[in-house]
Amino acid sequence: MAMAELGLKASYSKTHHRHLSLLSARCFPTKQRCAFGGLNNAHYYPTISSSLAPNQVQAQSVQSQEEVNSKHDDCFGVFCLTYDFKAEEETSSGKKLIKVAVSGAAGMISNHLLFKLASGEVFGPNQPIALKLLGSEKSFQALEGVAMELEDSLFPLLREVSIGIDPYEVFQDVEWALLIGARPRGPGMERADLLDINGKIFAEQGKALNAVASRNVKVIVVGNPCNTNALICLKNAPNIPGKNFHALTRLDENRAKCQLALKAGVFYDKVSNMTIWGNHSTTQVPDFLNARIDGLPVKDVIKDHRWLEEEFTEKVQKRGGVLIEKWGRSSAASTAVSIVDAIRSLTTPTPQGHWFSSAVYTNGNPYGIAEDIVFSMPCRSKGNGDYELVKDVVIDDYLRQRIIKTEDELLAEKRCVAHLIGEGSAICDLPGDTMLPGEM
Ligand SMILES: NC(=O)C1=CN([C@@H]2O[C@H](COP(=O)(O)OP(=O)(O)OC[C@H]3O[C@@H](n4cnc5c(N)ncnc54)[C@H](OP(=O)(O)O)[C@@H]3O)[C@@H](O)[C@H]2O)C=CC1
Ligand SMILES: O=C([O-])CC(=O)C(=O)O
Repeated sequence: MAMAELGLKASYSKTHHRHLSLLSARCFPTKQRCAFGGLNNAHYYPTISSSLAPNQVQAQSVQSQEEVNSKHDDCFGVFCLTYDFKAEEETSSGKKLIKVAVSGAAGMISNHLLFKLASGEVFGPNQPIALKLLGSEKSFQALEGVAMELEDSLFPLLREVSIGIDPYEVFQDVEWALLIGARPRGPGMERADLLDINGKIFAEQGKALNAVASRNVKVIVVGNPCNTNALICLKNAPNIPGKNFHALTRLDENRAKCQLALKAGVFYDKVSNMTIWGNHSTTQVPDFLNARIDGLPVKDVIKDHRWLEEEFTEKVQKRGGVLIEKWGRSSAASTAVSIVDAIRSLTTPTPQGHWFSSAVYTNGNPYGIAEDIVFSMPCRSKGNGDYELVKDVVIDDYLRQRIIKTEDELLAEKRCVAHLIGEGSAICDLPGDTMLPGEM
């Protein structure tokens, strides 16, 4: 996309020293640094300024590498070159820069997701974006590499990349927080240990969001066990509406649609209204009762009901594990795609009669599911970032029985993290077969 199409306002400024010191305060303390992506290269500057009408051009800053290096000892390489845009003037569409935080930014899922976010595929082709990447001391160099690759991609919409290890800095004013970073379960590690280790990460990140993020930040928790991590996160962020927190079950929805399409011999865009109920674990319930193929109930199209009840359900529940066996690592690309789907489902109106799955906070749900947990359910959105639950779904005995099993599992996980959600001491009595989709 050409700069002129975006109506970028760019130019030199006498005030750039003041502006830079503001940046220093925000981006350079401890291990946080800033990169301005895509358009920040000095050699782009003449093109930018000459392509704009004089009244569009305002003074800002471009600096030589030497100039910046002499001012900031902790700045290095491409991150020292700055090309600053006034946030409120960034595109002719008048869209304000959207600030998106991504944790686990040096991990595999992020390696796919960040480039989709930066390209405009997620928030739209006229939406400038700032990416705020959260990593750890250990991954800091890798984060620098990620930021450099983002720069080298020259994405016109990517205006700012910052990297850091302190969530209180990285989450400042963010409107979306995509929480991917979490410790994987290692050999011999009990699920209770995983809940505790990862739970502590999400408790801290919840507190940080509560302190510094936009009051209407939308949070999508991906790091496993994602439902309970999301519960911990929201409980530690009392000033942010519980409704703003999601745990990702969109990958499970997509996997289920794919299996139904395969069995019915149709392309997968014919499969709709696919609810995943419950936990992102092997107790999840892919709901073929309410799903549709080409607008018809699935059971009218797929007559092999035994397959639906037994094979289909298990295939979806264990898809992650089968993939790990083949690939030697867990789904990364398709998870990134499903995060994009999840965001787009919240930012574009859901077509009439359709819905999507997301694990959300149960607080007055119409299905009789226990309150105060994060449970995957059917949702619709007007496209404003918010959602409502779908009321007209049927729950038969088969479905109810399975919903109760996944609900029991989530209630047990909740008891196991009581110490992290302000509910006293933890009592960990997890059902023996509790497993992530990636565990077999
Ligand atoms: N909900 C879903 O549908 C799915 C969820 N997942 C989950 O997503 C998460 C990320 O997967 P993926 O990107 O493939 O994993 P990676 O291992 O590639 O990256 C995860 C990142 O998590 C961070 N991390 C690891 N250990 C710790 C720790 N002890 N404390 C804090 N952060 C840690 C690391 O970042 P750093 O060192 O920078 O902190 C690492 O870069 C996993 O929990 C996985 O189980 C995966 C697929 C589907
Ligand atoms: O268990 C894992 O880490 C992978 C996972 O969630 C999935 O593939 O659905």
